[in-house]
Amino acid sequence: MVRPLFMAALTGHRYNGPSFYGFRADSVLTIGLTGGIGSGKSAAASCFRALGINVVDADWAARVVVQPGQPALAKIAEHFGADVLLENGELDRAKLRGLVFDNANERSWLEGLLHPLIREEILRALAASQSAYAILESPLLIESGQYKLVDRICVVDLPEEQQVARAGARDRSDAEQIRKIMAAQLPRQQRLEKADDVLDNSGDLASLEAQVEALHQLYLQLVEENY
Ligand SMILES: CC(C)(COP(=O)(O)OP(=O)(O)OC[C@H]1O[C@@H](n2cnc3c(N)ncnc32)[C@H](O)[C@@H]1O)[C@@H](O)C(=O)NCCC(=O)NCCS
Ligand SMILES: Nc1ncnc2c1ncn2[C@@H]1O[C@H](COP(=O)(O)OP(=O)(O)OP(=O)(O)O)[C@@H](O)[C@H]1O
Repeated sequence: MVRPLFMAALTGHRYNGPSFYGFRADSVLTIGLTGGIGSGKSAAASCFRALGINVVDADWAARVVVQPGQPALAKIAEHFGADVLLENGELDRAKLRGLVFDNANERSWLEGLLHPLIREEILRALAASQSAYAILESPLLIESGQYKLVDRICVVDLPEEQQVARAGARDRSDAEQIRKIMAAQLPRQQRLEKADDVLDNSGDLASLEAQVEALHQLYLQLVEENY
């Protein structure tokens, strides 16, 4: 269950520090980990997990809310037609991906349906976190308003060309579709302007891991100091 704000007050956590963005999911320090498609959020999240930190993944929440039997899946099939379902009743994600990143109105409709449900799923998962601090990993942390659930924003950053290359190699998607998805996300510079912390992922995975370890020490210190 989500602990209300007054519980955080009772436990002595600060509300109005310089990096406080609004309503918090819980009294536990929560870091929003964001970056565009293929930036390396999952790679950074794995490093935090290896350090014993609970990570809640917004992409995972987005999958939970469209499982067969969920009302949102029925609404999607009603709106886009039964063609967006696979034979086994699951969402045909590749088909929907093609539809929504080609049409901004359809994307808005889908986001209007799913984002409130995703937020609820995220809140539930964050409330269950047991680690010293928690991470919310989300590609749309800033765009969707999920930044209001966190105390601090950590951006995984790299040049856009590298982002296209890495996302393309991972998904075997064509560069054109990746660029369309990037166009639906915040531009690099605007995302960086919102960052409290930046992980530069233009280097190798060892470099990313070292930067995560340094941030982990900072976050533990913030917890120690009641942030
Ligand atoms: C369109 C869908 C079905 C495509 O599914 P698919 O399995 O191909 O991709 P997946 O969900 O793994 O997302 C891959 C990446 O695409 C990007 N992305 C996904 N949704 C969006 C969006 N609405 N706007 C911009 N980028 C997005 C993110 O970088 C994400 O990491 C799916 O992305 C979806 O349901 N999107 C709407 C929900 C949403 O906004 N999710 C983002 C997390 S809040
Ligand atoms: N520093 C790195 N060096 C080389 N490859 C990397 C590095 N960081 C991540 N990658 C690879 O790049 C791809 C994209 O990384 P990752 O999946 O972590 O990105 P993401 O931000 O989670 O993407 P998405 O938003 O699409 O879920 C993966 O194949 C990953 O293994």
